[in-house]
Amino acid sequence: MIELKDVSYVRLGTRDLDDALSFATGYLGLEVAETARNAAYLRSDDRAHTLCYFDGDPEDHTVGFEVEDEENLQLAAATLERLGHPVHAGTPEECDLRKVKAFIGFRDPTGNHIELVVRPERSGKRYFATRDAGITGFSHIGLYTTDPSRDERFWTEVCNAKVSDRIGDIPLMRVNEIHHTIALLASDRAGIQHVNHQVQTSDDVMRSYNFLHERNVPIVFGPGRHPTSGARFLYFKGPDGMVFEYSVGVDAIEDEEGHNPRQFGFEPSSFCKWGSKPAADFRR
Ligand SMILES: CC(C)C(=O)/C=C\C(C(=O)O)=C(\O)C(=O)O
Ligand SMILES: [Fe+2]
Repeated sequence: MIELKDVSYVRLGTRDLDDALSFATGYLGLEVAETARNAAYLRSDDRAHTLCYFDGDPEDHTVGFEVEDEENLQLAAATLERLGHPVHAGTPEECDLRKVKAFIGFRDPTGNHIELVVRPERSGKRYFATRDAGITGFSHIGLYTTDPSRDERFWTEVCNAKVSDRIGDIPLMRVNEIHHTIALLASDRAGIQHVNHQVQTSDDVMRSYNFLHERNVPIVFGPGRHPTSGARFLYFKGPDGMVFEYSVGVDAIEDEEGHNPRQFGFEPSSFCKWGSKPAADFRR
């Protein structure tokens, strides 16, 4: 069994790196850690980076997860190969770019690019963004799936994720005590559907709502409150149609053994208990 510790970063291709960078700093509220070789590395917390925009196909998305050590990474590689997922071992240059000790890359059953990383670097420098969105850190992703049941089995049976709740067939899965780190959303394609950053207070969510709305950034869901994790949220669109989420107040699952996933109906009130509804282009 592969043991995921946490989500580490996302890598998003873009044809307009300057535009992506100005959105990430001026609207989303991230800090530039470094720019290198047609890529920009951005911080949202004490990690060296949690988002990388690179010059490339806007459909090319990767999500990285941290595993304990190199021994676990080798075991993960063997497990994945045995199950028919070809594994790429990160070269020293690729590891340097990601600021990790080692990593492997593979595709999940839908075809999503996944990386498992060992020892992602932290920074002694405090995360300090030019726009104060109140971000406390990168926290979870929504991932497309072409078969929710099959992919739920992959993430739970191969990667040891646990289902915290389901909305219809959408599993919200945790890899640590946080309510969810991966949400699967049915689609006919692979890719990341949304990237979540936690913010400090509900005031930050509402301040950002006004800030983004006044600047014509498309708000695609919220402000609202998820009945599942209890989080207050706002979803909006960034470069290349990527959806970003701010949320605050995500539950922690403290009783790991005693927690049973709740089944919510696939209906608007399961997504927002304040009555907000997702825009038609919330999912691509
Ligand atoms: C759009 C997603 C699937 C959603 O609304 C589900 C719930 C939550 C939550 O409970 O916090 C999310 O943030 C999420 O899955 O992204
Ligand atoms: Fe989310």
